[in-house]
Amino acid sequence: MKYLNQMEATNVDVELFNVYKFSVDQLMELAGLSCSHAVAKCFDVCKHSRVLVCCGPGNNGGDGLVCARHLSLMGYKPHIYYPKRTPNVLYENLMHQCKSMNIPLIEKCPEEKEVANCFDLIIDALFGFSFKPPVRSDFIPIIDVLQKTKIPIASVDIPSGWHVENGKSTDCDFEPTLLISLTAPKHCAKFFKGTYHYLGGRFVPPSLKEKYQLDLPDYPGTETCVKL
Ligand SMILES: NC(=O)C1=CN([C@@H]2O[C@H](COP(=O)(O)OP(=O)(O)OC[C@H]3O[C@@H](n4cnc5c(N)ncnc54)[C@H](O)[C@@H]3O)[C@@H](O)[C@H]2O)[C@H](O)CC1
Ligand SMILES: [K+]
Repeated sequence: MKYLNQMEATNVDVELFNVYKFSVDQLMELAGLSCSHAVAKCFDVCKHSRVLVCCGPGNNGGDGLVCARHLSLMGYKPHIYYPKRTPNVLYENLMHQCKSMNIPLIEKCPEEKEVANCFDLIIDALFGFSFKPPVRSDFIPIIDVLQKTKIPIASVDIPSGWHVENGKSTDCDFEPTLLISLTAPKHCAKFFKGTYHYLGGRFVPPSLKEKYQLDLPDYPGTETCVKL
C-alpha cells in the first residue's frame, strides 16, 4: 500500500483545492462523516456512547467537529474539547452547528480521572498531517491525557503528537485503538499497532489517485470508509 510523506500529503491536499476546485467545507464534511462511520463500526453506541472529541486549531480539528455532529446524529453523546479556536468562518459555523445540536463544550482540559469516569471513547482530532513536533505548551495537558488514559482512542488521520513520518516519539507514544487515515495513510501509519485501521475520505478523483500512485483498496458499495 502507498504511504504518503508530509510533503506528498500537503501536495495532494493543495491539488484537491486548486486543481480540482473542491472547497474545504466539502472535503471536511466527507472526511468527518467517514470518521464517524469508522467509529460506529468499531465502537458500539450502546457501550461507547459517551465520547470526548478533542479538536485542534487546524483542519484536523474541523474534521473532529464534523465527526462530533454526525456521532450525535447516530445516537452517541459527544462532548467537545476545543482549546484553541481559529477565528475563521468555517470553524465558527461548525461550532455553531454543534451548539445548535446541544453538543456540550468543555472549557477546561479534563483530568485523566474525570475522562475515565465520564467517557467511553476519545476522538483525537488535535493534529493531522501538518503537525511539526514538539507539541506546544497549550496542548501538553490534553496530550498528557491521551498518553495516560485507559479508554480507547480513535485518531483522525494521524495519532496527534506522533511524527507524520517517523511515528511515536519519546514525548508521545500513545497507541490509538482505531486510526482513520484520510485520503491515504501517512508513513507513521506503518508503526500503528492498534486494533483497527480504516481508510476514509472517499473523495479522491481517479486521475489524482493515478498521479500519486495511490494504491489503495476499493471502498465497498456505498461505504464511506474501508478497513485496511
Ligand atoms: N486532503 C485531505 O486528506 C484532507 C484532509 N483534511 C484534514 O486536514 C488535516 C490537515 O489540516 P491542516 O489544517 O493542514 O493542519 P493540522 O490540522 O494538521 O494542524 C495544523 C494546526 O496545528 C498547529 N500545530 C502544528 N504543529 C503544532 C505543534 N507542535 N504544537 C501545537 N500546535 C501545532 C498549527 O499551528 C495549525 O494551527 C488532515 O490531517 C486531515 O485531518 C481536510 O479536512 C479535508 C481534506
Ligand atoms: K489526529
